[in-house]
Amino acid sequence: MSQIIINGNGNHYDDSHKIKNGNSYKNNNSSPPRTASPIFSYVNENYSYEIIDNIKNYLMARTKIRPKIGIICGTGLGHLAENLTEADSFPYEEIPNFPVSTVAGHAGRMVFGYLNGIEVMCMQGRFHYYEGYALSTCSMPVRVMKFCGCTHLIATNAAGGLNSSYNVGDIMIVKDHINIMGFAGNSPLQGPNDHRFGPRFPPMNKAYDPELIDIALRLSKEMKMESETRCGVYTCVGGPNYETVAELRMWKILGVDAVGMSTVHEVITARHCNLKVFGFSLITNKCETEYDTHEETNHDDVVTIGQRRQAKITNFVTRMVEEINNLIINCQ
Ligand SMILES: O=P(O)(O)O[C@H]1O[C@H](CO)[C@@H](O)[C@H]1O
Ligand code: HPA
Repeated sequence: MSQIIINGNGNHYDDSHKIKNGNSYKNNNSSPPRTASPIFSYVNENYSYEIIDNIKNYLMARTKIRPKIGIICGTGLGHLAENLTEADSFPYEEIPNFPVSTVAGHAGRMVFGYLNGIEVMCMQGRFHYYEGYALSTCSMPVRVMKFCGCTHLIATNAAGGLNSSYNVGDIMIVKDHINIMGFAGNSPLQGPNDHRFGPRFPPMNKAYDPELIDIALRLSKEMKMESETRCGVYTCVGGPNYETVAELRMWKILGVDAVGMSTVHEVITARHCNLKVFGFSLITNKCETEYDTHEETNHDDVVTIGQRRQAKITNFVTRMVEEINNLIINCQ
């Protein structure tokens, strides 16, 4: 039975028709124009098991890459995907039932390819709650990654450094998160649970895989990045406004080291479907916790710092992908 759902660009699609007629954008860097007005729906859309399976079928029919590792590129970090060889690139607009990216610094493509010879799939641009999408929609592509065969997720983001010892340009390996939006009852797993995705009540105490954290810390030494590598607690705020001084001070007391507007719901969704997760933040700005400053956080700076750190981030992720691939091979 065909199901009518509402795509992120506000159009109604019959999903069976779209899948039959969809085109792939193979090795093509030019995306069709993006709409700047996604449907504003905080209500969980019904991305059923069958719809995710259809998206997976659409992608798998158009690429020979069979990834075990999925990567989400944060703001300004999309260059990662440009390092993939033999790449098959799918603009989100072309993927049936997919939302569209509307944020500067997020290209809006799913890219499959080889990173240093290892098959990966890469979200070059993610979805945020402040764009008007439900948390479950923001993290829906993580389930697509699982269906495409991924066992591991690398989630990257740009974040403000709240820990006063952090510097702009540091990499913070995420050891844990505080789900501030969850405190208000908002979760990507809200609503009926389809046990084929995962359990109703997934544990979250090892959300960020301890073995992968150890590997990343070792790599940072080997790569002589120790002085600019941190390990801390991330939180996701709803955005799109940056935080007030009082809010930041409160989160500091709660143990937050870095603040962003993503990742937490993706990681919850990943753990729900049993993906192993590695996450890191690029510290793109210092959080302003004093009133007597003229500094203001702005998105252009966030994107610029991401671009400046391109080479370091790409090397780091490439090494992590190699290490994760070794773990996967050793488990077979
Ligand atoms: O988390 P990513 O997507 O890296 O982006 C971060 O940067 C943007 C704010 O400048 C927000 O979208 C925030 O979440
Ligand atoms: N706050 C929230 N999100 C962010 C920030 C910040 O300071 N920097 C980059 N993303």
